[in-house]
Amino acid sequence: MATNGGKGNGNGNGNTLPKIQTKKSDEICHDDSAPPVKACTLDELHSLQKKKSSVPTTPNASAAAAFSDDDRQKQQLQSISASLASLTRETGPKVVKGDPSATKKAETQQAAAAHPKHHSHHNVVPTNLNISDSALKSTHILYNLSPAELYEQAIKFEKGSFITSSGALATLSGAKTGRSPRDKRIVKDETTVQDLWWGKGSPNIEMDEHSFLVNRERAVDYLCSLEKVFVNDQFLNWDPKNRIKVRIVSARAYHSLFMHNMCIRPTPDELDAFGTPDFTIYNAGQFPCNRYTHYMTSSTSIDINLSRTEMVILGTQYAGEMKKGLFSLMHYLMPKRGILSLHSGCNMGKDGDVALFFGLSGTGKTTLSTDHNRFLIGDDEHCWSEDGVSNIEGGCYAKCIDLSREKEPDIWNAIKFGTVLENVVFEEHTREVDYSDKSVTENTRAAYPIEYIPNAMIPCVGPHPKNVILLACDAFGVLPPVSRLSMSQTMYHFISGYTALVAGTEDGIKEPTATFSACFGAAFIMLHPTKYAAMLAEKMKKHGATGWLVNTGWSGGSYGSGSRIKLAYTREMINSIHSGALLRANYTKTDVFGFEIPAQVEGVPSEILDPVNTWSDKKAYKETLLKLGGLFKKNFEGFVNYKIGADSKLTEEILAAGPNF
Ligand SMILES: Nc1ncnc2c1ncn2[C@@H]1O[C@H](COP(=O)(O)OP(=O)(O)OP(=O)(O)O)[C@@H](O)[C@H]1O
Ligand SMILES: O=C([O-])CC(=O)C(=O)O
Ligand SMILES: [Ca+2]
Ligand SMILES: [Mn+2]
Repeated sequence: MATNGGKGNGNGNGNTLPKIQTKKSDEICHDDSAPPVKACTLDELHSLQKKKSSVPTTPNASAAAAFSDDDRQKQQLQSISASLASLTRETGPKVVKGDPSATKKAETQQAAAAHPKHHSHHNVVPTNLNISDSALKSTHILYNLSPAELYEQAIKFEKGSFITSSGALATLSGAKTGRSPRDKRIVKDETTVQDLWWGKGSPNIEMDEHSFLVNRERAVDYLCSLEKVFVNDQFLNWDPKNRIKVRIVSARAYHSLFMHNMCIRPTPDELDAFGTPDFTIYNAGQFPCNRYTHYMTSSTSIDINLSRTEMVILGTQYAGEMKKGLFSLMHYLMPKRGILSLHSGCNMGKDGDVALFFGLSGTGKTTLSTDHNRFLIGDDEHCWSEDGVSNIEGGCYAKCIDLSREKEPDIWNAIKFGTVLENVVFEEHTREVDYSDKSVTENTRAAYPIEYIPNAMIPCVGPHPKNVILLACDAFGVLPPVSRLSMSQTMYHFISGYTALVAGTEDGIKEPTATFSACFGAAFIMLHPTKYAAMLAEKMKKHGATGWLVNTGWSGGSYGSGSRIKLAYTREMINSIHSGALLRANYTKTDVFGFEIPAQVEGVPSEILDPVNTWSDKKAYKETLLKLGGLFKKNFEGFVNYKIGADSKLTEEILAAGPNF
């Protein structure tokens, strides 16, 4: 037992702690296995931790380039300052690169060491005209940050940001958890009054140039009033000939990471050569619009000005507005070049057979284009040009409600570090996400880069489609699970753009509502639907594509009595389309809609192929079928006076391809 020295805690009862024995000074044990750190202070130690990056926050000039790093930086900051310029004060804000907390220290160090000549900010674009207080203030620019940097920004500064157990960034989109189509405005000017589809049925609600500028100024002033803003310079469209350069200015790390994932990410060299963007988004979503401004009917406004190539977002933080705003832009720009823009998923088999998946929200574009046996070209937005198909985006935006690892393994596994998880609920401690929880919204979403899907096709392009699959989630339960369509039927159903939704209220309304959305994306189209339909018909004919209608909705009765068709069965039907097996099946024609339905599909019980077999109440089936047929007819009345394509023959054929009774 150790003895106590002069001082100690000994109480003499034998329970004292043993005295610590130290070795004699010459025997002191050093842990010499590693050399000492090359730093004398903590600051120095921390500065060693981060290696100077060549991308993307401090873009590097390539060796051959004529500009020095400094010139290039300055040019880039000038371009960003110009983007953020007030149109009335005609001067951009002072912009400083980097995080406000980090730059102060960095600048002092730089001034003291690397650039002793520079007594002011090294990377500030100054404005000479300090005529207003706002011109005295500088705005920090967080330029093309990496996912890791954006995670840190989100977690430090944005309430509701958390890392989930799989490494995704969980965020809240605020009061809006979906798009606000009634708050979308398009500037009507000399060009767009001619070019665009206006009036009844059109998604394009007009606003004048002046009101746009009022909102733009509001957004820009809001953004410049912040200590820092995020700027993303990225691309749309994997077709190199038709690539569009976009700049997204936003106030939240969530928005920057979302767009990092959803747009095409430039390489360091591409970023160096970026220059001036073709289109700019000002996302001031936390800040409302001013309801005294003409055309404003709520505190939310999403405004597109095609002539100025700008979009302004006020009063909604739902990130999908940016994604779909850019899609609207493509629906304008691409058809002008003879390229068809499509609200569709797209994948390709090992033999190069490409399939398009059209469908309204929730019908299965993302789910069914993400197929372990095929290459994913994209899940939502594509172009069909003379060269084939190309994805517009660099990422996917999957619905997460009731997501299961077993049924959708690829999407499940894509929800990892870098992925933005919107509005999901997770267990407080373990951060395990409960995908069945609708407490925040039913529209929970994951946004991830397309390469998170193992068999993504990079670059995301492919040859001309062989199959065009129209998806409908028919909650009435009367459309066959799969039917082969004639060309005119394909056009009829493309223009109709049908799905049925079930309004989910707390009391549980059982009645499905038919939704018709022209071209399976009326909210995003800019021209009259018949323009896109004519292009689709022309391309399908030219390249010999076959049209199909797949009902991913109800079977055995309407919503409430029947049940949703098993995803596994839908996948089998889609497999038979891809393989060509379904082309060789025996078909019978249905009443009312005149669909051709196969007698057999491998892996699917034959009795479900004709919906009448699955309904016990045959009378109810027939009534529901006629009811839906009537809704189709009524919807199509809006299109009967339009000519589709050059010859009226196609128009007549399409009209005749609808339900007949
Ligand atoms: N038979 C089925 N076929 C397809 N999807 C099904 C089926 N049964 C259930 N589902 C579910 O329906 C949902 C389809 O949503 P998905 O994300 O694929 O829609 P989307 O067409 O991509 O819509 P959006 O354009 O809004 O992204 C998924 O949650 C999927 O799990
Ligand atoms: O844009 C969104 O919010 C989701 C989507 O893909 C769609 O609605 O088609
Ligand atoms: Ca989708
Ligand atoms: Mn979509």
